[in-house]
Amino acid sequence: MSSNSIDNNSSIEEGRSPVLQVSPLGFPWQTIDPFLFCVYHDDAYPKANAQMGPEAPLAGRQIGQDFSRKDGWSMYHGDTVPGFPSHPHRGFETVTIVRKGLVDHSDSLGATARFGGGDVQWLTAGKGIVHSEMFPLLDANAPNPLELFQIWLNLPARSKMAEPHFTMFWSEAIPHFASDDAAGGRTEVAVIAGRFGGTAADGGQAPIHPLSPPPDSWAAQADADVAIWTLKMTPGAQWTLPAAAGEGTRRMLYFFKGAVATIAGRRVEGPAAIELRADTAVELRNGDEEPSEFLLLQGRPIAEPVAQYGPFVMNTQAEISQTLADYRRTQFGGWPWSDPAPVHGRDAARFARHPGGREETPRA
Ligand SMILES: O=C(Oc1cc(O)cc(O)c1C(=O)O)c1ccc(O)c(O)c1
Repeated sequence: MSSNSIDNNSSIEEGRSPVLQVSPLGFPWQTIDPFLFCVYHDDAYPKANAQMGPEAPLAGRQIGQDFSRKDGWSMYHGDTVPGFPSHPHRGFETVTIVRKGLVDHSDSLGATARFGGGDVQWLTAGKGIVHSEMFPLLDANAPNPLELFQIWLNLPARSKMAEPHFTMFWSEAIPHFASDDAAGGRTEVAVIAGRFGGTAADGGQAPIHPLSPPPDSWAAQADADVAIWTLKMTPGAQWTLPAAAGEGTRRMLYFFKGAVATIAGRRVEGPAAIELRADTAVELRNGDEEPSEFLLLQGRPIAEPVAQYGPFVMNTQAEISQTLADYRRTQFGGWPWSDPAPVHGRDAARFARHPGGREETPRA
């Protein structure tokens, strides 16, 4: 069968399939309101050098702007350590899910953090923040793989000028659940945001209570129906994605690892972005050959005009002009660090130092 074609042997009724659209994954990935942006970094960094960068020549890359994936990795805007040195944001939130490797964060609020291994940073830029996100390589004797999602979640007009807010969700505290099917297949779900379980529609699943999103987030409003889940399915596993709660909710399922899956009876080859009807439960069946992984982004659209200029997302062009003037004048509080691309040493321990100095480490 050709790539991502409809399986004519399936029992789905013409026009009634919950699969609304299947498209190839671009870079960045296409998103639906309330999400603005989603990028997946999957970098096979080599051994580390003494500066916590790649032990490899950087010739042939456009340093400062290297998205080449040459040899399976990019430097992005970093010149020694890969990553994104200091840059501003206004008007939305970043949600950074780090699956492999480490991110060293520093920001204009005075916060710093090192996170990875399933940790999530949820940062409300609100009225303005400057931050850096560097990817230090610590292992001088072995490859240093990095895998992360950076998701931009829009803020409604009333919250665009909210106070910035820094939140860490350590992987140990993120609710995970597993579902085993009758044939021994297993589906594991990490619930970064969005309730699940506790209703008749959830197939007997006990309620899962997610961690609280930042106070001004669209996700903090229960009727916004925001869900951010990652799913891992063993070969041949079957699982029913429950219907969303809200009317008007939209959802995109990103099939980012694995060869093939059947989604509501439709054969889909990965990688693909699959827009699903949110008011219907959807049967997922992984192919028999390989494990597969998915990211689900779901929410009720904010449904307001979007005016974007790079890292600034407002509702009107006049607000963008005001943002550029504000940033020129105030630098959103200024950069309190001596280096635009700070890294936090060779000790691999994860930590967060909040604005004001409160220290936090993951609880086992
Ligand atoms: O990779 C892109 O953006 C980013 C990814 C991150 O992990 C952190 C960031 O701060 C950014 C960013 O601010 O740009 C990216 C990729 C492709 C593209 O067209 C972009 O505009 C950004």
